[in-house]
Amino acid sequence: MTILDKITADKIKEVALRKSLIPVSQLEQSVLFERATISLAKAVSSGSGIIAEYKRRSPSKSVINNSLSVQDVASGYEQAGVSGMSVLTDGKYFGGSLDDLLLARAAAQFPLLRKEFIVDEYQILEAKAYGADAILLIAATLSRKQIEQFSTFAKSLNLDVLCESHNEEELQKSIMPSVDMLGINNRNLKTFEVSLETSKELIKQIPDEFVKVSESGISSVEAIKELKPHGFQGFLIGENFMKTDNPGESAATFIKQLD
Ligand SMILES: O=P(O)(O)OC[C@@H](O)[C@@H](O)c1c[nH]c2ccccc12
Repeated sequence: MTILDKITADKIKEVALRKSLIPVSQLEQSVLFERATISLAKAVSSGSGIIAEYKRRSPSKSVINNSLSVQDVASGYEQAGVSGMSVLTDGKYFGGSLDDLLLARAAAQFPLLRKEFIVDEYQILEAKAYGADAILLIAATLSRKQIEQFSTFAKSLNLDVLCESHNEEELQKSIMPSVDMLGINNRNLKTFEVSLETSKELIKQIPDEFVKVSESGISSVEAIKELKPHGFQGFLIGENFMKTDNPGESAATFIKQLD
């Protein structure tokens, strides 16, 4: 059993309990449910392209940063000029929560991505109710049919969809009109190995109309300069900012060096 299988199995149990605790009708009554969302895909293609992540820990690195409030990080990232922020909401493996999403929403206006292992439409309703503008779908854990169902449902709630793949097969099953952004994860979620070559190879198979995002293991401005000519508009960066004492300031310095 890979770590991804384990996370998914845990997630299915977790979502069943969540559903029993908070009914859909209650999620739909959140004031945030009526909020006009902001397109992450548009922000990425018209701005710096940096999607900065709030990540306390991960299965590959254990603790990254446990001492920073999500509100401070969100406003720091916003001031730095990132295009959006990714908020990990998984508790068991990443130390996040839906409250982190809500607190980021309270602190900033820019687009927020709910970074989660989505296995059920219910989590997409949660994303909307807690202030997200976009959701992540991970092709490694979903069938083409599920990607279609979840992305169509997200679009009906005016949420953008980033669909992530790590190999050719995953990418091929993610290409459909209800997906806005195709992400290439440089980290193999099965082995944790990271290589930017994954992005450079797989982007060749992405049709023009999609916003293309390179994810994980981006630790320098040079990496962005290397990836851009291949056609990437978006860059998802977590650890490189989160391992510092001031992720907002780190993002600001990073973005200044881009042009
Ligand atoms: O911290 P990094 O190497 O910059 O990576 C960020 C992000 O890409 C990574 O956290 C991520 C990409 N896809 C995911 C899916 C689930 C959890 C986490 C992820």
